[in-house]
Amino acid sequence: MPALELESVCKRFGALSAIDGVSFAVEPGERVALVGPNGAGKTTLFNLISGELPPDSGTVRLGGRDVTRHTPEKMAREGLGRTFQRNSLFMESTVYENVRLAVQARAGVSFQMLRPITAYSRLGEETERVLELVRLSGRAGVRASELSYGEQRQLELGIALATGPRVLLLDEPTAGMSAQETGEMVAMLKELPGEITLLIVEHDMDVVGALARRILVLNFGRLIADGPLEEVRRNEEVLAAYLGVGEEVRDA
Ligand SMILES: Nc1ncnc2c1ncn2[C@@H]1O[C@H](COP(=O)(O)OP(=O)(O)OP(=O)(O)O)[C@@H](O)[C@H]1O
Repeated sequence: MPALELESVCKRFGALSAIDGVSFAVEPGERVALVGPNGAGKTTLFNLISGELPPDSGTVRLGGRDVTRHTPEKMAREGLGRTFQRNSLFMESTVYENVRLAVQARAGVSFQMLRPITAYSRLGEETERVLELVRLSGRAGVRASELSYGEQRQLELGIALATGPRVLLLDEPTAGMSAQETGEMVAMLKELPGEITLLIVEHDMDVVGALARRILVLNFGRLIADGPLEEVRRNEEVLAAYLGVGEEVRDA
């Protein structure tokens, strides 16, 4: 059963068809990149999957369950996590506190059955586990505002992971990063637990190639290609969509 499945999903903004009959399925543990020229509809599609926006028509399924029009909170409880391009950190809190708060938000539901003292140590353990995943254990006591830009993005990933997602949507995880920071983020994403399904919006084709074997290409709200990077790069429609917008796909 697919971890995530979209069937004929549509979203209009007035006269504009921002997402126009998009269908695809992602298997558990698969890592898929979502690419497309500016304005193609990538962010809108993420918003439709995560419950930020309701689709006009079509179905979204998570692990086989129909989750169409669920709120973002409900989607998170169903195992959908996401990162945003905008900053979502508590800047005056430490790295540890930021992750712990996110762990606690989930714990409110899933740790309810435990004795308080057990729940307390579980929270600590889970926070440490997430900090290790995003390689910030050594920075736990540092305020978020004092982190480098790359580290702030790592912390945002940690906050998304703290909700225990089975499917994680990553919105341009390396945007604005230096080459070194990008390398570190890619290495970190590659080492995430294999059972987490990743859907990644990314412009950098080196990053796409490093993280995903399968690429979905959106253009004017339609899925115009779905396949391995080598195959998608040769697709005429994909090349045409990218002409004048850059040579990313062709040069990758
Ligand atoms: N809330 C909204 N109201 C009206 N139009 C919108 C809204 N959100 C997005 N759009 C339009 O929908 C289209 C798709 O936008 P979207 O942001 O999803 O594209 P994108 O592929 O994420 O682009 P980028 O790579 O620039 O982030 C664009 O034409 C955009 O102007």
